Amino acid sequence: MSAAEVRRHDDADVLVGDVASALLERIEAAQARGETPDIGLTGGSIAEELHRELARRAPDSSVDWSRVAFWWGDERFVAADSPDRNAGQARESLLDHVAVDPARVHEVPASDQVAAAEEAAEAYAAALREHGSGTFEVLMLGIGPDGHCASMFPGHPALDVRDAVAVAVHDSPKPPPDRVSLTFEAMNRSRAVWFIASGEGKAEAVARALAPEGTVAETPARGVRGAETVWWLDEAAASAL
Ligand SMILES: O=C1O[C@H](COP(=O)(O)O)[C@@H](O)[C@H](O)[C@H]1O
Repeated sequence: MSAAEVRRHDDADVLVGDVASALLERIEAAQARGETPDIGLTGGSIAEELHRELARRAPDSSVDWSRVAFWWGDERFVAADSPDRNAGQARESLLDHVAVDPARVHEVPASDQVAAAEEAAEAYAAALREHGSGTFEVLMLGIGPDGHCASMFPGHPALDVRDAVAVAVHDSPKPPPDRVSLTFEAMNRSRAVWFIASGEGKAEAVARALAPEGTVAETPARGVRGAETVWWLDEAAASAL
């Protein structure tokens, strides 16, 4: 595992463009090796911009979208048609615009499909065990102003869950309160973890995540490391480094 790398960009547009290029290249390279890469998507504001950029560039790329497996680092436990679903956002902005194989789009079950977030977490973990390659080629994550990533919130019991792939999260400080998150163990099984952050509101959390001292309990993003870890930042998000 190497030290985290920081890539700074002038603004959000340049940031999104660079992440989109890098992701497309990474998927193309994996497919050229004969793999069907597991890609972990994130929710949040900058992710939506990224998804739109990927959809815009898709026709000019040589990615075979039917040979990409899509997963999520976390999901809000709400109804399938809720605008709060990370999967719904990704479908609208990307997945509905490229020729994915529906069998390779692995959504976390919604609150009108299973009885409880625990059941959704178990089903999602089972799907990852059965259909995943064991390693995310790229797992993309946002970071909240409080330092949360996926649905791992500061001081929350989910941070301590071991020997599990996914965990139910209740009483999330950010609405909606019920969620499902990959555990640190599952997230850390990644060739590349890419944190993507834009805006001054993220600056302090980014600085805490990258500081030499600090705890995962205070800043959960500190707990995620891939074989390669990259922080993709715009200048505003990098301003407290
Ligand atoms: O609730 C969530 O928040 C984080 C960060 O979102 P942002 O809008 O502050 O960038 C996101 O990464 C996560 O997937 C989502 O469920």
